[in-house]
Amino acid sequence: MELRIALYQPDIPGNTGTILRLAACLGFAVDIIEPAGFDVSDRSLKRAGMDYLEQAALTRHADWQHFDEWRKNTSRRLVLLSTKAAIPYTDYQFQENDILLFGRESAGVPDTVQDIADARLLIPMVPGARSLNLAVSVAMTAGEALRQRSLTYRRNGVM
Ligand SMILES: C[S@@+](CC[C@H](N)C(=O)[O-])C[C@H]1O[C@@H](n2cnc3c(N)ncnc32)[C@H](O)[C@@H]1O
Repeated sequence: MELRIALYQPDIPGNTGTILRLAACLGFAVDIIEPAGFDVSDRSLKRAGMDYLEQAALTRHADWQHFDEWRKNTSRRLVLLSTKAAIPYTDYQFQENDILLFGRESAGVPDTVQDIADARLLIPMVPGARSLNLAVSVAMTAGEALRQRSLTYRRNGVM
């Protein structure tokens, strides 16, 4: 089981390329929930992802229903990162098989998706700030999940 990063209908190829590169380097699997706002052959996706695109463990899901069905069958928690959430992401205990779900750049996720998430987490910002860049919010959350995992491993004498 590995931690997964899921992108809900991403619309900026450069962000997705950056996230795929990050995921390949840090050992996260990535789920893209279609429809995306670009084609996987997009030049900016390739520029941002470079040769890491080939190494990325990427699964594309035809739509939200297919993704959610697959997720339920694997009994994974759905952890949504949202600017509307109240729980700081650093207060949450990530687990090995969590799916970290991020919304699309233009509109986040619909309320139906907000409602079914097992947890909704916020990266606190200064008053008045609207949101972070998608790839930046993925990097911050992935970093915290990895930090917690290495603490757990150390506590259990694994490393
Ligand atoms: C550019 S933001 C989307 C902005 C959109 N208008 C909204 O309010 O959801 C893209 C995604 O990055 C993540 N994100 C950005 N800033 C965040 C924050 N401060 N806390 C939690 N998630 C954040 C969320 O998953 C969000 O859906």
